[in-house]
Amino acid sequence: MRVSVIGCGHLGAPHAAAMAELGHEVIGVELDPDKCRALSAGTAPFYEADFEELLVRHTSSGRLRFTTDLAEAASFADLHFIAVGTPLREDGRGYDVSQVIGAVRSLVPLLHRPATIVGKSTVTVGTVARIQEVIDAGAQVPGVDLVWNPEFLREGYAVQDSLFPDRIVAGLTSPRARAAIEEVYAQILDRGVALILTDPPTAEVIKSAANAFLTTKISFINAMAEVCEFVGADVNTVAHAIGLDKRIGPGGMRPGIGYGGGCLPKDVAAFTHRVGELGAQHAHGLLAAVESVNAGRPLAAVELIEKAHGGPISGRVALLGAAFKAGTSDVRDSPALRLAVRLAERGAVPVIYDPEALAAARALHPEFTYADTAEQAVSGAELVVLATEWPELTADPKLPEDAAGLVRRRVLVDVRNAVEPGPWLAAGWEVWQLGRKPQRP
Ligand SMILES: NC(=O)c1ccc[n+]([C@@H]2O[C@H](COP(=O)([O-])OP(=O)(O)OC[C@H]3O[C@@H](n4cnc5c(N)ncnc54)[C@H](O)[C@@H]3O)[C@@H](O)[C@H]2O)c1
Ligand SMILES: O=c1ccn([C@@H]2O[C@H](COP(=O)(O)OP(=O)(O)O[C@H]3O[C@H](CO)[C@@H](O)[C@H](O)[C@H]3O)[C@@H](O)[C@H]2O)c(=O)[nH]1
Repeated sequence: MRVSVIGCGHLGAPHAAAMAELGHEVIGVELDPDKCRALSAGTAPFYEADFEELLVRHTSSGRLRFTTDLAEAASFADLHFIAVGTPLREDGRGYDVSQVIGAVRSLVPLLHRPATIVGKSTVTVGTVARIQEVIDAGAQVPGVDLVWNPEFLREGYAVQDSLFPDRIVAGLTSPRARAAIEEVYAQILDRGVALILTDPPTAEVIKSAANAFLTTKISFINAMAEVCEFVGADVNTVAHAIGLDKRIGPGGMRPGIGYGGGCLPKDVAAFTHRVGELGAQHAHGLLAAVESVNAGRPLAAVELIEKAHGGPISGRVALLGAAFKAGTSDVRDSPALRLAVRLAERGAVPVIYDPEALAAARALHPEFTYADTAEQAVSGAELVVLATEWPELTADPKLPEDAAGLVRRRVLVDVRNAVEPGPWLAAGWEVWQLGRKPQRP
């Protein structure tokens, strides 16, 4: 099939490469000329496992190309994925959907034959009806269909999740749109992956509900971490034990500093606002509690750090990690950087290292000090904070020994509960984690 992907960011670019991998001829449309140039040259504008390999393969084969020109995509493709951003509005009252509405409004008059518009951006319930109105008002030809096909990929696994999704959801209203979705995802569906065909409002709610549930699980275990601190219990053991119950499951329940990133915080905030608008009081109360627990996590982390130090810190604090989670260079709404801001407000001097996200962190927070290696970051530090759970930091067998001789005091505060304390204790470190008793060598 000939497909376009409009908006080639963290979702759209890997999706475009995955569509090429599935055998389609793909054109990516990206407004940002620098990003478009990089993608055309086979260079990933951000770190994402397996993505650059796919990008190089398919830009070289000619099956994947990028343009800033929407008209070129409109005349080339029969199916158009919309993958532009839906940031939170400045006032926090729901999404700013202007990129989505704008992209569809520009695309529709350029279509001169029947086509399918497939929305992948995350929106709250009611938005697809607005987009349908834009199509109805602007279409020059009959047969321009709309499908809402929310995306569930995780950053760090974008390629894997695009090629091997758990399910595909399509909110649509016509047999022709259904045929287009079945054709574009044929290779995936042939493997038996579930296709949930439904109406557009249900597709919208499925996406919001999925992210709401993921955050509920995270906030739930973080609330249990708080309980564990009061009674001297161990939250990692609690998470492991309850996760063995098949009804609960172990996934997505790592305690720590809370959820961040370009999706979960804004998606839950927008959904909370929307359910409030709709008057769904119980849903509103539930989601507000999830957000409230998350908002409290950076302070819980600061309190743990100050407890471990014996009071506020005025010197250097090594912050290992800046990305919002391991496996990505994305620092949007990063809990690690939120923590850096809090520590700096209280007089500490954060010195930040991250294996992939240094450039993005520097661009967002030029006021902080950055280090090129973990060893450089810990040199002369009063205390070391593990702020992002990169395996190269949590499981580097040499780091505890190497860092031991460089710090002022051997105190590690792991706000992701990701470190196995053994090697650190053996190298003479105290290890502090949220919802766990401190461990001393
Ligand atoms: N990042 C994820 O893992 C993920 C996963 C699932 C869903 N989503 C959703 O997907 C959407 C995109 O998220 P993202 O993280 O990729 O955002 P992003 O900001 O990384 O990418 C959006 C891109 O769209 C481009 N753009 C905006 N308007 C355009 C237009 N009219 N034509 C062409 N390009 C245009 C921007 O320049 C930008 O590069 C959001 O709604 C998000 O909630 C993201
Ligand atoms: O047990 C966990 C799991 C995650 N997190 C944190 O939660 C945030 C989000 O993590 P994750 O869900 O892995 O990352 P995203 O790439 O943001 O993906 C989420 O957001 C996407 C955009 O909507 C969805 O498509 C995905 O299904 C959904 O997992 C990060 O800060 C993680 O550190 C935890 O604290 N504990």
